[in-house]
Amino acid sequence: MGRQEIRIFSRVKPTGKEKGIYSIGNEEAGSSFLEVVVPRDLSDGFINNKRESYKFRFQETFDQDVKQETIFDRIAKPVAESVLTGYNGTIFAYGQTGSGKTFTITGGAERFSDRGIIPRTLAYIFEQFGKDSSKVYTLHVSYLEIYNECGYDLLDPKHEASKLEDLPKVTIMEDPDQNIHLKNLSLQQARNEEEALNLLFLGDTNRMIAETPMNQASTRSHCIFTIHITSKEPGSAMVRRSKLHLVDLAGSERVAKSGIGGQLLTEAKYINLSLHYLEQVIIALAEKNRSHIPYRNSMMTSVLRDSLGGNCMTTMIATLSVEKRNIDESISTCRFAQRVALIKNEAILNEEIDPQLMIVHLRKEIQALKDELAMVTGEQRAEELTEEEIVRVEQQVGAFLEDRDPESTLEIGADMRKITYCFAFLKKLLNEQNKEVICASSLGNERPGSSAAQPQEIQKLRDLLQQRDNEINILVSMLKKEKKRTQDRLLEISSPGLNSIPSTLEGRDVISSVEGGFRSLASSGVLDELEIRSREQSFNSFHRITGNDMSVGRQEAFEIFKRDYPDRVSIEDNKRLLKQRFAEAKSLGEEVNKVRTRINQLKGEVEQRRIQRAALGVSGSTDELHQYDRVEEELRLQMEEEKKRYKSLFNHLKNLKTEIEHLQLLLERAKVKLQKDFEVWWSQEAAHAQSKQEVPLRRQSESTSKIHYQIRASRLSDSPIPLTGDSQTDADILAFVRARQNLMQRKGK
Ligand SMILES: Nc1ncnc2c1ncn2[C@@H]1O[C@H](COP(=O)(O)OP(=O)(O)OP(=O)(O)O)[C@@H](O)[C@H]1O
Repeated sequence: MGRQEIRIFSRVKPTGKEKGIYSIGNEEAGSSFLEVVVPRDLSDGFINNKRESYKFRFQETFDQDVKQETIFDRIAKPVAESVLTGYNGTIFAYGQTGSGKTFTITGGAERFSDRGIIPRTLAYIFEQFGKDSSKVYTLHVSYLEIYNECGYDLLDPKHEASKLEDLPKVTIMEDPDQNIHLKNLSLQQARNEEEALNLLFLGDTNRMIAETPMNQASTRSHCIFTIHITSKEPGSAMVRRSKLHLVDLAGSERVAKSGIGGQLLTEAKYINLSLHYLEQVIIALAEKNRSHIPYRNSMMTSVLRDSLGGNCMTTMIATLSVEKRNIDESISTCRFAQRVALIKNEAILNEEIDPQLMIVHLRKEIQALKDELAMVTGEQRAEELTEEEIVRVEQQVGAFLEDRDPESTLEIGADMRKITYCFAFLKKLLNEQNKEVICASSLGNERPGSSAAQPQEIQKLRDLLQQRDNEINILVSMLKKEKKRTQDRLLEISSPGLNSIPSTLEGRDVISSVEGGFRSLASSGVLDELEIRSREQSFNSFHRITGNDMSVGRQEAFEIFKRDYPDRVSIEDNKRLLKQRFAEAKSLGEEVNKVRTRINQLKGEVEQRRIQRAALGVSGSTDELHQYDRVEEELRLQMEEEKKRYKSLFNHLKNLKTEIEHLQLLLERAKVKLQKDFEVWWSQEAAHAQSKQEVPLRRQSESTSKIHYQIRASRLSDSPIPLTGDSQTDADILAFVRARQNLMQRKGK
């Protein structure tokens, strides 16, 4: 591929009402500029007051209204294509917190159309696998989170995380060739798009659960989702291994801030040291004649070593939030990108010989060398050849003699015993042949089968003749049968039979699999309320957060919490959309079934028609048989039309299925988030209530430990609250009452 600069793109996040202070000029293909305009009221103070606008060059700049689909097509698709051919690729998003890195890399949490680069790339890769039958592909994924210089495996199936530290720790190892290996990072195989997406959602859910209000993981951690692809042509010893890193970096505003105009102001505190080290690596790489690149300073730069100045096709997306208050961050993001654009990588094809085949090959070579050595040193085995060895050698000699190829050789190995036996055996065969010749000549040169042959011989030949006749009869009847079968097959092919519908498009299978999915959706109640019977993964996540049982009070509080939950609108929207898609897919499925039945009917009619015409042929009217049949032609055309319809309906149904699965995963994630937010809120409320009620409760348990009693909690409610005497349960009850009262007040009730 040769040395190539890292490609840089920029994407501007929608600014809402505020007008962005920038302009974009997309010039010729592969070049555009983004100009950030500093408003006058900001042109003193912390921003350089000499310049009013800053122009940055990018491969392409995507404005606020650009859709996720376009981002995938323009940025990720070319990288995915080269990864499919065996090159490594990296796409990383860099920008300040909230500028749209996660949105670009993973996607939005609300709409199917908001899917980001990762799910779209997975879909694209699996689609390409399906199209290329010349190779065998395997795909694995890994998902690494780096937080405070520690790596965590987001996909480990053995661990249930409730905090980041519960996840397996990933460490870096370097081999003598300076290749980086990540210890403890699991590689999970995905056989299809659905499995790969489930892994992505598992990782995202783990990431979300592990984050606490104090540690907004998405802001302060880096996440690297890696797709590993292996491809091999059947029978070939060469394998290609490539990987694609899709990187969502931590918010960049905590990196050193530099002033406009290149004057460096005091560096801000490095909360996120690794971004600082990333910048150091970029600076070092951009400098000519710099021999030492400080990759080892941080885990992230070590992991991305190949992506920066190594064997990789790398692309950077600078995400920008170009509002007035973010102007300095936007400028520093663009500056960072300009430096990145100076780095050159050299992507090479990652092809190697399959180690398994290599071992077989080397073993053979070793054996051949051992044999040769034994010949040269004269170290031969002394024992006799076994019966089997003798039979084998004789077979080999027989095959050798029968082989008409003058160049053929006798591969007997370097075993002197076998070689000696071969010569002895050949001598024996030669002697026997000589004897036969002598015998024949002593009989007066009469050849067997001549007129002077014995009657026995004649009988033998007659029997042989009879046997051959029988064989010929059998063969003729087989031939007839075969001919009939071929004719039938030709008729089928010449008609627009269902055979041309690929087996993967078998309607029944698809419909039943789609319906199977829907059935599980419907029975799970996802369409009714938030009580979704989750897939196993998120179900586990749910229990991880809530524990198995919720007290009645807690459940009631949960219901109220849900009613007021800010994400409720998007959840409701998605539920409605899911319902709608479900209905669409159901009716589409029925339609597909109808078309399929219709095709089968038409096929039956064509066959019927042919049988009738064949019958006419048998009864003598052969002319009719050879005539063009307009009715059949019409049936064929109709069938052709129905097949086209079938394929288009089927594809539509397949897309709907993908969308439904995605929506289902979004809803499941929303549910986990809701549970998590509720738990945080609930424990805060409980702690608060407990601290207020501790004193009376202690007194009560001292005096009337087992008697239920009532207290007047006038601060909380006008009615007496029945308590149980158990401090934990009572704290729960009081927290709930308090929470309800808070919510009521908030709602103005
Ligand atoms: N292009 C866009 N179109 C619509 N919404 C967007 C876009 N980019 C970002 N958003 C929205 O802006 C919010 C912040 O985006 P996002 O979480 O992707 O930022 P981020 O850069 O990853 O932040 P952090 O560094 O905290 O992880 C999200 O609600 C996201 O949905």
